[in-house]
Amino acid sequence: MSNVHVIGTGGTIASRADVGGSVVADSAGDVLDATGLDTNVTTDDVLHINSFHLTFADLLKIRAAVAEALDDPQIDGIVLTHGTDTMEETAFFLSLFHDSEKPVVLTGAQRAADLPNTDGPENLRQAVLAAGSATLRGAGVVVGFDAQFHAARRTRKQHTLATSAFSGGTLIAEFYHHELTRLAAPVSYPVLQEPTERFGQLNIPVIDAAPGTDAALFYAALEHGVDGLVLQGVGAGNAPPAFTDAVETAVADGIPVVLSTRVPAGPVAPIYGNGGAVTLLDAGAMSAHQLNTYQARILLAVLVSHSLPEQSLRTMFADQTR
Ligand SMILES: NC(=O)C[C@H](N)C(=O)O
Repeated sequence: MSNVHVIGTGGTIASRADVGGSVVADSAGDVLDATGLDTNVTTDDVLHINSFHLTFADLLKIRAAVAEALDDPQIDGIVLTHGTDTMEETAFFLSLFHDSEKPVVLTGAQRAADLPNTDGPENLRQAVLAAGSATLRGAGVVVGFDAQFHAARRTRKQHTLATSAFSGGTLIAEFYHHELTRLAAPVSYPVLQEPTERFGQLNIPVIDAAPGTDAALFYAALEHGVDGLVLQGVGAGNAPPAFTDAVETAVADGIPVVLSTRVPAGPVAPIYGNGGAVTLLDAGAMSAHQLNTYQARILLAVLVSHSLPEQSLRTMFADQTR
């Protein structure tokens, strides 16, 4: 029988709603008890927070706990219980360093543990069964929710409240009735070196380009002192013309800039000049390509943590976004 290790971080799956606004209250062990599972499962709590409180330093703690479990020969698969709001960042972050046949399944809930229709126990039950099953070997880091297991890369929360909350990444496996069926392999990318401690202190804001925005906030961020910037454009990665000079200024100052799009599907593509992606990429921005804004930001932060020469950072960023 396989052994699964559940690492708790908090989130709605561990929250109680009866206290005036849902707050984290339960341990991973409490959440596991509610599944009624009778298998070889160990638990540990690394954090006890909603995922909208997560810091980069917390991501380092989560990675350390996952890496320790991956190294443990007694453990066959890992489940991470996590808030859904930023699950896509943590899942992608973990996937960048994942170099193991053991799967890591992130799961959570949209409805608190004390609500009669909570979805947490069933999500966790399925995540544990999947993490311990041969079907998910070699699947990498996946987000397991509502019977579906999506590759971390490009998965995003797509509904604020629905119990089927995630879409976007490759659908790797799915429970049909009670059987887990493998549907695909994750696309593989170069495994990155672990982030340095510097990662925990990085400040990398997202600046939005939209009708009526100018580049004032972008310049204010540079003035404030940042380690990188993500410019979220419209369409295929376009922005009002003032952003072109702003990108040039940042890059000349050694601040890396990533250009992403607010559109949920499709890549950043150099089609338009005069402030469009052609101009912004020429000005020195790096294309997020098909990575969403927030996963592109995590990738940028990991690379910045290594204090790489500019050209190496650009090459490694491009290698991860093809
Ligand atoms: N459904 C959830 O888990 C959302 C919660 N606000 C969190 O991210 O911690």
